[in-house]
Amino acid sequence: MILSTLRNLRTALTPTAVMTPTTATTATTATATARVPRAADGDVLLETAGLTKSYAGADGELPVLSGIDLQVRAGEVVALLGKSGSGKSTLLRCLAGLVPASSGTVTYRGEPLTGANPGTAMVFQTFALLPWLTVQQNVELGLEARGVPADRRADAAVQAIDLIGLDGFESAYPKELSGGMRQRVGFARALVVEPDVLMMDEPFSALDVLTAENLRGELMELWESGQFPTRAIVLVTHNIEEAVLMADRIVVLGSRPYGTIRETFEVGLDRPRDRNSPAFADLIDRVYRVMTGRPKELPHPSLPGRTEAVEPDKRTPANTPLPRAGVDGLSGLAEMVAHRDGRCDLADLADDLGLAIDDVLPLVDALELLGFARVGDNELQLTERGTAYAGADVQRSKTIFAEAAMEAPLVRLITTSLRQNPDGTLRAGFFRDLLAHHFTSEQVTRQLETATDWGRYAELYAYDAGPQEYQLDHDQATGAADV
Ligand SMILES: Nc1ncnc2c1ncn2[C@@H]1O[C@H](COP(=O)(O)OP(=O)(O)OP(=O)(O)O)[C@@H](O)[C@H]1O
Repeated sequence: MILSTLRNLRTALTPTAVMTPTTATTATTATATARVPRAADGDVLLETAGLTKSYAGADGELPVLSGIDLQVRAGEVVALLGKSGSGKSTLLRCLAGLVPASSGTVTYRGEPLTGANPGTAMVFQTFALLPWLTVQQNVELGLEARGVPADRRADAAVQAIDLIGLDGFESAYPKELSGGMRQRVGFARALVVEPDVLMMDEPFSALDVLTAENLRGELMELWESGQFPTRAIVLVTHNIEEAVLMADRIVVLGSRPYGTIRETFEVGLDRPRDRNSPAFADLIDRVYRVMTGRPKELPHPSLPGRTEAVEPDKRTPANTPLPRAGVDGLSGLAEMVAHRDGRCDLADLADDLGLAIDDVLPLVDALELLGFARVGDNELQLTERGTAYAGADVQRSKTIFAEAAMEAPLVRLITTSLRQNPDGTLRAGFFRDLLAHHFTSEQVTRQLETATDWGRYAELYAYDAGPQEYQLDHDQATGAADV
C-alpha cells in the first residue's frame, strides 16, 4: 500500500514546474523555475501524432494504443472515455510523459517530450497521499519536488488549500479525512504547481455518489470562474454522464483490437449543464451508441461492445472475451427486465439501479452473449430463452443456463477440454496460457473468474482454488463417458 502510494506520488510530482502567468488567486504561488507565457484559449498545449504504445507481455509486445492523433488546447476540458482496457490511462500517462510512446510523438507546447511532461500534474483515483504527512505537508510536497524554496511553498500551499475548500484542515492527517476531503488534498497538491494541464485519472470513482457529485460541481464552478490555475483539463473516465457533464470534447476510445480513437464529440452545451435537458440526454445517447460499438447506421445490431462483429458460429475465446458479469448480476438483470414485460430502456434501467449506464453494460453484454436478450435502439429485450430463464425455478434455470453458457467460447473450451481429458481435470494454468496469447494477464484473470462462476453455476465443472484445477462436474463426466 505504502509502496503504491509512493509510486503514484512520484509520478504525480516528477515534472519540473513550468509556471503559467498568475491569476489574482495564484499570484503568490510562483516558483523559482522557468516561466512560459500564458497560453491563449485555443493554443495547442498537448499533441500526439501517430502515437502507438505497446507493453512487453509474456508473448512479446502487447499493443495497447494505435494511431492516436489528439490535441489538447488551452481553455478546454477533454474527456478520454472508453471501456475498461481501452487504453485511457495509458494515453493519459503518455501525455504526462510518464510512459514513453512506442512510436509516434507527444509534444507539449510544440516540444517533443523526452521525459515527464513539465506542464502537467496528475490527480489519481486512489488519492496517493502520504499518511504520515499533514494536509499542508502533502500539498507542499508538490512544490518541494519542483525545487520551490520553503517559505514560498507554505504560502502557495495555503492558497491551494483555500482554493479547493480545505481551509481549516491544514494540520489534519489523511486518516482523519473523509474520502472526499482526501481527494481535495489530491487536487490541491496538483493545482499548487499551477500546471498548464491538470490530468485526472478517474478522480471521482473511489468516492460515494453524492461526494463525487459535489466535488465535480465545485471543480467545474472553479474552472468556469477563471480562478483555476490551469489552462486545460484532461479527464479519464468510463462514465458517459460524467464526460458529458464536464467536458468540452469527448474522445471515445475503442478497444477492438486495441485502443484507437473511435469518435470525438464536441459537447457544446451551456454550463452549468442541465442533466434533464433533451440535448444532454441526446448526447448521452449518441456517445453510448459509439461506446458500445454499435454502428449508428445499424439500428438493431446483434451484439454491443467487444463481441459486436462476431457471428455466433465464428466466436472463439480470442475474439469473444467473456464480459465481467457474475451469474447473480445477470440473473438479477434478467428478472428485472422480465418484470417490465420483457423489455426496458437501458438508460431508465441504469437510473433505477442508481448506476451509470456503462456499469450495466457488462451485464447486458453477458445477456446477449448467452442469447438471453437483444439490444436495439437502447432497449434491452429478453429473448424466448431469456424469458424462460428468468421465470424458471432454480433447477430449470441452471439447465437453461448450462445450455446457454456452452455458447460462450471460454466456457465451451473449458468444458470440452475437460471432457477430452481422461481424468476430467485440468490446471487453470493451461487455459491461462492459451488466453495469454490474446489478452493481458489481468484480462485473463477476469475472464477465468467469470468462466469459473458461470461453469460452477451451470454445473458444467467445478474449480478447486488450492491446486487451481478445473474438474468436470460428476454428471458431465458420466454423460461424457456415455457418449
Ligand atoms: N504497465 C503495464 N504493463 C503491461 N500492460 C499494461 C500496463 N499498463 C496497462 N496495461 C494494459 O494495457 C491495457 C490498457 O490499460 P489502461 O489502464 O490504459 O486502460 P484503461 O482504459 O484505463 O482501463 P481501466 O479503465 O480498466 O483502467 C490493459 O489491457 C492493461 O492490462
